[in-house]
Amino acid sequence: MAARQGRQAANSVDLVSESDSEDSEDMSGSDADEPSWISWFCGLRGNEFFCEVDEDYIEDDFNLSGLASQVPYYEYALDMILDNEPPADVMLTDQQHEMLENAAEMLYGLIHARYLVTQRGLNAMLEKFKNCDFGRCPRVLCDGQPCLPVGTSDLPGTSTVKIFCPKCEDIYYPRIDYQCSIDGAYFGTTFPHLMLMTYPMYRPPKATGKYVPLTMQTLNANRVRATPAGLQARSRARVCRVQAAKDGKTVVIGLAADSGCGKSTFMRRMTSIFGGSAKPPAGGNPDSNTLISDMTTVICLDDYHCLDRKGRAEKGVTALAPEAQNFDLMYEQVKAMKEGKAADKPIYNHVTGALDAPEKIESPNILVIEGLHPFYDERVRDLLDFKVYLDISDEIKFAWKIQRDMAERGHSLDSIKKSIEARKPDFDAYIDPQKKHADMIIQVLPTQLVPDDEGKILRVRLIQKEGKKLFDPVYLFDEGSTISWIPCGRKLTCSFPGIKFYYGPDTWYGEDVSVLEMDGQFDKLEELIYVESHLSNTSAKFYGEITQQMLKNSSFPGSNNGTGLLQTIIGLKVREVYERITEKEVVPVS
Ligand SMILES: Nc1ncnc2c1ncn2[C@@H]1O[C@H](COP(=O)(O)OP(=O)(O)OP(=O)(O)O)[C@@H](O)[C@H]1O
Ligand SMILES: O=C(CO)[C@H](O)[C@H](O)COP(=O)(O)O
Repeated sequence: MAARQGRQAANSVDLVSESDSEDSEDMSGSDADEPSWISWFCGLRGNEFFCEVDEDYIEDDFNLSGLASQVPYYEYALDMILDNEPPADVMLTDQQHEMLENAAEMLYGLIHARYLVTQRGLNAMLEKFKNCDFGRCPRVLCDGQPCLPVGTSDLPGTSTVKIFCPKCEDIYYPRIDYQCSIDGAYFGTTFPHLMLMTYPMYRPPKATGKYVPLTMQTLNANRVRATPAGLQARSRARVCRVQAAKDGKTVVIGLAADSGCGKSTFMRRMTSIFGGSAKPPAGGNPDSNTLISDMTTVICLDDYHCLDRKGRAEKGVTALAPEAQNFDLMYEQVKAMKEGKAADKPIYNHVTGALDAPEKIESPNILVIEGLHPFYDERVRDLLDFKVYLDISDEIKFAWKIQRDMAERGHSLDSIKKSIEARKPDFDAYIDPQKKHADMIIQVLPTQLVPDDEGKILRVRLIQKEGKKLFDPVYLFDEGSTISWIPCGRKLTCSFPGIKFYYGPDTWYGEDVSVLEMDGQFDKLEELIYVESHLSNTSAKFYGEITQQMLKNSSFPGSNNGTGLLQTIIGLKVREVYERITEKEVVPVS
């Protein structure tokens, strides 16, 4: 306000002294250093929501049609906004000047509302949005989503400006008092919606989380009775939300896939969502297959081979055959860890092909069992809270195996082919059928965009079971619809043969599923934010979390195609499953 009075005083002096040529000259000297009226006005405290309207827009009469009848002293107000000298014979009192100033503010506001919905106006407001100049959503579950100003009426003098949150799609009073008295008509009722339609990449996924009062939550779940003991338990539950250490339920995740199908890569993406690095048990067997991080312990089910390499050769069975696994021990130990107990788990040594002395595994917050048979034995399957299957087509499996086993393990092409062929009957009999039990399946197929014998371009599908309590399936644009989407090449750069998304309902072994598919690959990882902005129910905790995770793990295989994207989404689903079961909140890591 001080600045405004300062300028008002300067203008008054200017007008009153217009007959005094000396003073006039002095003032014109100081005018040169003064900001324009528009800059001055937009720089006032409380006027942070306004952008600077281009003078040439205001100078075009067409843009101002109809405003003359709405604003008093219209011509003078317009001159004031454009810093035009008033006619020489005009003398205004302070009171008149004040009225003129108010008229100029009103006129500017009404022009501003029109300017905002032009391309230049939208660009100017986008910059302010990116700067969070309009404040953030006060709703906790919106995670500080930047807001946009909106009016609830286009008629001046009806209501003050509000802020619109694109995530929860609700409106709020601005946080700063000065901003609460600005007329909402100066921003209009359609501006934020037009802006988000024009720049869809800034449209965050809709808020899906709903705050549930803890008492109702526990009563509804019928877990805690309304007794003094129950109340104590509830207050303990509240404390749990901020504790990281293991003190409650262990959530068990199963990941099934054939060897060389990207389990390790998937694990690294998933554990990175929970933070910390995953390492083998400290001071233990250097050939351990276990990986432990702050929140997760990943055990490899190869450790439950009851026949070692020699034993399998003697019996003439592959490592995929059920008789080569100790399912009783697998069940007992997974059950024990789920119940919070430690287990002395055997180690299958891939270097020697023999079973080594067991290692002690403490019960973690999240236990992941990965390998060939996590859903094969019904008892083990029933212990799993979330089941993921990596379904890699033969062509792609072959391409990946050749790449790894030839380059990293020194195998010949012929031996790789023989090994794949030898495993195929048992894979088809025992491993592949498990995929019907999975909650989410990542299918990796050759592209349909162009012929590609080398399996370089992937068509990756995320098949998600519908109607599960512990997670909500991710969707593109509109849940339940069938959508084929080729993203705008300016917003998602990709070389030939481009990129195509699909989303729609389907069935999987008789159960309802929805499928999200990405065929092709993109060139610039950071542009994935554009795709992210079109996905909903991703379980991300803030807008951009998927892109951030992908950038963080950009060196992992599949970072430029659907495998990386969809694996990252499953990682977020694992976090959601964990939070829903334990009622603890996992703080996102960057
Ligand atoms: N998304 C991907 N895109 C391209 N190549 C991949 C992808 N995922 C994995 N690969 C290739 O497959 C190889 C095996 O991946 P990874 O080690 O993650 O599989 P795995 O299932 O853990 O294997 P194993 O069980 O044999 O240890 C990698 O070295 C890489 O060459
Ligand atoms: O399928 C496998 C792992 O998923 C392995 O082939 C199995 O564990 C046997 O290991 P190795 O070949 O080192 O004896």
